[in-house]
Amino acid sequence: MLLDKTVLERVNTFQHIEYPLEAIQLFRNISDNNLGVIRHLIQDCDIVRARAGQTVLDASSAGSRLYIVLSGALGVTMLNEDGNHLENTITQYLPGECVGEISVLDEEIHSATVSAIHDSLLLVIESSIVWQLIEESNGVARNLLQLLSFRIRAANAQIRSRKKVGEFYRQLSMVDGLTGLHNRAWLNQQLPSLIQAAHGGNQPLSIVMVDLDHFKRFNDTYGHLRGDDALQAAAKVLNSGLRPTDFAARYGGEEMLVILPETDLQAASIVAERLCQRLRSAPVFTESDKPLPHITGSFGVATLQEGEDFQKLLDRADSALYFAKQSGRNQVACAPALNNMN
Ligand SMILES: Nc1nc2c(ncn2[C@@H]2O[C@H](COP(=O)(O)OP(=O)(O)OP(=O)(O)O)[C@@H](O)[C@H]2O)c(=O)[nH]1
Repeated sequence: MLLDKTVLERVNTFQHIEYPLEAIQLFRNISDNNLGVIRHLIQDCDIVRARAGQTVLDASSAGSRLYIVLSGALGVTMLNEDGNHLENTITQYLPGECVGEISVLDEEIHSATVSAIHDSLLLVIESSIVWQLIEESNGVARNLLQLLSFRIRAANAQIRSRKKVGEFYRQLSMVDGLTGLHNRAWLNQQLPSLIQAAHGGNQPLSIVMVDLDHFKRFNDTYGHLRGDDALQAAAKVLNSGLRPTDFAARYGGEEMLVILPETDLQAASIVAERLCQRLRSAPVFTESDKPLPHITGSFGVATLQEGEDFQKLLDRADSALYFAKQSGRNQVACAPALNNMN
């Protein structure tokens, strides 16, 4: 016979089973007198059996019962922020613990799906009885408050860790997988802000556009994988030759961009010359550590002009790079300041 995932089998009422009330979290540290009142209130409450995999509480359904695990274990599946998809969490409810209390108290829908991890016996307390328990026993009210505080802390911790994971993935999406440099998405987001900050603070800012020379030939001769090695070697040269306040990003296929805040044209051209020299002498290692021929790059430097935007600055660096290529590659060219241009 197929198991009905929603209907839990009723096996008894609480008065017919031997279960110590003190083993139930909600009824801990309560005087004997009061325990008698509690036992009386819940004596007719159902005991149901949830088979492994069976749903006990359905996310998005209204809740009017509290479930106390007497044996077995329940597991919770939280709703994602979009309210549609489910993701597994590791939260488990073990004997003595209860689920469903928040929806009983606020009469809102459940925010999670709870299912049986193993075959479980559960005590079902209808919401009207829960309220009577609260009225009759300060101890139950206190235990419930403690439980809610615990739930709030656990939920906050989960939100914090999700935020951290979210930030991790956000950062990851801003990094180029091959070179480890910032990627184009990062550049599109950050360069305009850096430019705005430079204009606002009346500070110089320079960029250096770098393009590897005859890279197609390198790929064609040694293969695309060796080309990737060469790109990684070039990225390492850029990264290791900069100040902590500078940035290097992969702009396109074999094109990279260096951003030098608080750096004028003269200082930027010195940085570019240094990078150009280091690149031409950097070894390109393959996995077998057999060195490949050195690669070279052409460098175009441009310094931010008054009122200039992100695109115009990039265009001028690109023109300087083109000039470096036309002049024989493996060298640096600087874009003249705008008032020096025709
Ligand atoms: N191995 C590898 N090659 C890439 C990657 N991205 C782009 N390339 C290659 O880079 C080469 C760029 O070639 P071109 O634009 O013709 O320029 P070039 O051969 O470097 O010549 P110049 O720039 O004029 O010196 C192409 O062959 C691309 O396939 C990459 O991620 N890995």
